[in-house]
Amino acid sequence: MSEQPATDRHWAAPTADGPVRGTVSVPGSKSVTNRALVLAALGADGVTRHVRGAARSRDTTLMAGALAALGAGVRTADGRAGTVDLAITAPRAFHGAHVDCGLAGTVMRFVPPLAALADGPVVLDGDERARERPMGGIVAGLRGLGVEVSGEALPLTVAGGPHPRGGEVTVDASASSQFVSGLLLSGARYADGVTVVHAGERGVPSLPHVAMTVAMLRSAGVTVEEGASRWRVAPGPVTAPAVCDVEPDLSGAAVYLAAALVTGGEVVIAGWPDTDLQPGAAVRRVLEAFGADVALDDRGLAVRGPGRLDGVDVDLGEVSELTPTVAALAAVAARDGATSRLRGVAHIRGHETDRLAALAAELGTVGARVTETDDGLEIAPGPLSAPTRPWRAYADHRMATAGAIVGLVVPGVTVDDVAATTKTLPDFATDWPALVGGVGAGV
Ligand SMILES: O=C(O)C1=C[C@@H](OP(=O)(O)O)[C@@H](O)[C@H](O)C1
Ligand SMILES: C=C(OP(=O)(O)O)C(=O)O
Repeated sequence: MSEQPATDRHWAAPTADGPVRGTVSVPGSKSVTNRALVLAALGADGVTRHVRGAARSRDTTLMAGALAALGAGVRTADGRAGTVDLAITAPRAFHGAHVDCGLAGTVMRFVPPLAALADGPVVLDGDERARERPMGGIVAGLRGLGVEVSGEALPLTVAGGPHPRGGEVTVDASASSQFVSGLLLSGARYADGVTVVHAGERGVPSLPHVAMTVAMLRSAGVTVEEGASRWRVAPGPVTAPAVCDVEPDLSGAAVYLAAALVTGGEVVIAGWPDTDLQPGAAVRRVLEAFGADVALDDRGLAVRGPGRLDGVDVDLGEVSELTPTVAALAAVAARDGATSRLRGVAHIRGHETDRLAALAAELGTVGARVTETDDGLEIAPGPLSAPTRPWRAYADHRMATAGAIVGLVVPGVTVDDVAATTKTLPDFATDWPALVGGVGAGV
């Protein structure tokens, strides 16, 4: 198992002493970065592609490390505003290797299908919790495509050898859209290409993340056909653009925007893209549902919080990674007397932690009345109060940032592991106090 970030880093979340106002630049999206890195590594022998503006985060570092272990050339240089520029040179052949997935869903689901192209066995493992995260769709999918895999979850061994034949495979992707994305990303390099059909009791969650995969494959010259619960990638070369400028991480940005909502301030996210490549773009309508005023202007996305938050009744199935942030906002709305219902996210019990259980437990420590449902959370009106114990992050970046949001309006919140935020937002522990001011920040 891999070394995990230290967990003994209690951090006093700053309380806001007034409306939070400021402009924030967030680093590049891990979802875009890790797709761009994989597509670059799948290119023609010796050709280098540049991925610019990536976060110096744990998930992107793990992906770069995985590709380097498999034989790709990886060079890292300082990029703009604390980001990194990565130059990836596609190898002639991938080699057997040991791959550390950490806790990154994108690494554990995107790398095995690429590892099947290697000329030797590839062993994949990760953090303790990573061994519990669902892998069934990737394992069954690869076996159906003619790849030998030992293990049903991490640690896994993908046997290298002759190039996999590919073809059509039916998988249950109701636990994660990353099963579909992972199989599609490397599919053009399989002899017959890859067709993925989803069949399961529930639909594929986080579907806009599959749309991101399809869009990025197409921009790498790969032919992709889409039907109802069916995707086909034709065999052929992968020619990613010479330079990929990674958009700011919009799900990470949502955390900073939440500061405007809970304090009645205004936060601007610089460089907000005018594409809908990232599912996190949908945060705009969620924030509006809470009563925020949202506008895209020449400064970026500007969000003004109302005096009191409305309750929301939202299906977050397409943007499930926003759930911890939305739950924190809902708890603040509940303090102001509003009820909220978050639906459509049963599968997030398999995210970095069981997020439904974790949110109910941690919001409960500040007095919020949260009930877990089959597919989400209900948050009933009630006051918030000083916590009875430190806020647990469960090694989950979004649980740590949810604690920070609540801490703006509830004095005395201490996050037990702020280092968890480095999964996607490497500078959160300093950027957040710099934005929100207030009192009490510090490790
Ligand atoms: O492909 C991706 O980059 C992601 C897909 C989603 O996973 P799930 O479908 O497991 O929710 C999302 O929640 C995760 O944060 C990133
Ligand atoms: C679910 C998430 O990550 P992962 O890519 O590890 O699944 C997330 O970032 O919220």
